[in-house]
Amino acid sequence: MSDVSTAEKPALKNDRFIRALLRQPVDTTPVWMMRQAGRYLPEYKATRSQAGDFLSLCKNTDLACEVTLQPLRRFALDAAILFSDILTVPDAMGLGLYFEEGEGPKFKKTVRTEADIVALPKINPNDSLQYVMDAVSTIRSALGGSVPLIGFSGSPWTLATYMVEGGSSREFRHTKEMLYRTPELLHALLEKLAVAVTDYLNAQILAGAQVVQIFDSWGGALAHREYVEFSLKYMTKIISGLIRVHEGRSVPVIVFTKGGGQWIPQMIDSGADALGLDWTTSLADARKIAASRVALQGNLDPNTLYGSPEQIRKSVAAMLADAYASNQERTGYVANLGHGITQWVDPNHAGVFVDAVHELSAIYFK
Ligand SMILES: Cc1c2[nH]c(c1CCC(=O)O)Cc1[nH]c(c(CCC(=O)O)c1C)Cc1[nH]c(c(CCC(=O)O)c1C)Cc1[nH]c(c(C)c1CCC(=O)O)C2
Repeated sequence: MSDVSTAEKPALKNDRFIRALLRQPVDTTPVWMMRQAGRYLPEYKATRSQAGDFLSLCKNTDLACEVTLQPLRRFALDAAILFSDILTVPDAMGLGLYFEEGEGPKFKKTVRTEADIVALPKINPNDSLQYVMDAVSTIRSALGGSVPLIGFSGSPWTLATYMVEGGSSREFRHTKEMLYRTPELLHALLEKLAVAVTDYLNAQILAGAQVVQIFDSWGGALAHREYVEFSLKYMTKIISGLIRVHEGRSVPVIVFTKGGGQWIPQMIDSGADALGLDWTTSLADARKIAASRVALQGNLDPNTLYGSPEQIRKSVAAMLADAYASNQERTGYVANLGHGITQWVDPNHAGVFVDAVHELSAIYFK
């Protein structure tokens, strides 16, 4: 295990992100961006070509650490996120992940039959995914306590869609076929994934991740009953098995179901500390529903960053007004985009977004 004793780890200098997730008092609104390390940064593209390709970059400890830190050098972000991918887990299960230029992720093998599911090995994260743990501990040391490090995983449902389809999908034809024709098979797959994700996230926490986020990127593709049965249930199970205190500090858990804004009451029952929301949900309405039971994270449309700096600032001001409209406690909120930043965003506009959050939220912290 790559657990390093607390004594070797410097105290956190900026903990407002963790404090907001735990609904403790903060001095200003914390902010980070999903996919903050990525192709919109020229320095990312340079490091990726040095590594060869995206997967080699994920597997190269020093270069994965380098790209994690790149956005933090440019912007006043309140958190770092491990540079990796959600599909490392099915890759470790032997499905053979590869990326075809411009086509997104693909697997050499798909998982569609009972035999396919039975054949999936139980993973040991400190074996086949040790490169991720090495990245976590290296990044954690490199951060030197400047900001917290977020670890992450895909949700069982989201991972299952990639494994069953063999890559990205719009229709989820094969996964939904399995769901409606042979639900017991899909449950068997989700069950295996829930165990793998629990072990994977716990290994990241032991290696130094201070917050974890579960990306349920395709939860919103499910019908409302099926969302609870095939996605939320397994995330709830994972959360109940996570290490919640490490190095003497709470390790908050964020659940991000893209397209899940209508399920806030159900998501609260998952035991997550915070819910990530996409831009289709009003933060003001979400706060009324969530009251003070859970923190919220989000939710600017990432495409807002195509607008002018003035337009970005206006959108941030409106988002903050929504976030704090019925929130007199002035905590329990983390600013973010509603999904990952795209490769076509001008990096300066990402900077405008980050600065606008800190600057324009000042009126709420007088
Ligand atoms: C669905 C999903 C994946 N990966 C991820 C999700 C869930 C989040 C979401 O909903 O967007 C999660 C992810 N992927 C990546 C991160 C890094 C951390 C961060 O900065 O947020 C995180 C948190 C890096 C990446 N993951 C990927 C890239 C781009 C690859 C490159 O550099 O060419 C990055 C920076 C590749 C990837 N990996 C995946 C896709 C669909 C793609 C995109 C393919 C494309 O756009 O061409 C699977």
